[in-house]
Amino acid sequence: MTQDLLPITRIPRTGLPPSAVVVGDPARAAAVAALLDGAEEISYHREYRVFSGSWKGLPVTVASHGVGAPGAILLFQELADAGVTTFLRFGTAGAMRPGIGDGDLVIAEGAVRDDGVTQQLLPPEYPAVSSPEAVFALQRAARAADAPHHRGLVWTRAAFQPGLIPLTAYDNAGLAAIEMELSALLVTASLRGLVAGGVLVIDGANADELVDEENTGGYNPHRDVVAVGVERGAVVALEALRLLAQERAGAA
Ligand SMILES: O=P(O)(O)O[C@H]1O[C@H](CO)[C@@H](O)[C@H]1O
Ligand SMILES: O=c1cc[nH]c(=O)[nH]1
Repeated sequence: MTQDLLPITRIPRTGLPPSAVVVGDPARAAAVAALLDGAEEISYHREYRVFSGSWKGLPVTVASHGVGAPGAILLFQELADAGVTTFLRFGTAGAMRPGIGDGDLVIAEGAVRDDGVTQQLLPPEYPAVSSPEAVFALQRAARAADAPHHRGLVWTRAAFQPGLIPLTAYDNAGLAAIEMELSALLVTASLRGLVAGGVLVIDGANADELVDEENTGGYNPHRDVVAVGVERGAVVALEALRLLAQERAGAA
């Protein structure tokens, strides 16, 4: 029998574990999947690479969404169509506040919706908020892993290049980090009644004005300090999914 595949990502409509880690880079999806028991590649079409396996007994989906929210939201929507109910985005981001250093984790409490796609779905005043239980699970997991971490608001922004960021737009607003897809995930989750959150590894600062010389260099994801942060962050994201599943089972 031909498998029922979803139209854009070509993931199967049934059979995926409901707890998912989503990442930008297909290679990072493979690296996270390598931490799972019995990892299996389910599909790989365009930038959307999907694995399943288990983390300490919890069945988990790991999937890549590529760079940029308009493409990423297609994966979030199709994973939801396939029955995924809990999403944690595990990405990289630039630091926006002094004291947040390279390799540190930022746990998102919510995001500014400058993503370039959700404005076409909803008025801009609609908030992009993380599920509180996801924030707490990520925080518990980061503490347990002894991973340097911060909580705060994230600026999801479609234009990545330094020269294209209106840096004064959020002066004194206390934003913690900047990346490109999180608000699209949070809005999707709110619209569809899903649990979602995000944990981001700092890989520098993507504008000279944002560089805190003591803590971050300029944007450069290809450094050991970032690789170490990514290794820690992967465990934090998977462990947070397990805590969330435990909580769900306790509440049932
Ligand atoms: O490391 P990922 O998850 O891809 O996240 C960040 O890195 C990419 C930009 O280089 C964007 O996707 C941004 O959100
Ligand atoms: O959007 C992004 C992603 C990673 N690092 C940055 O500085 N900005």
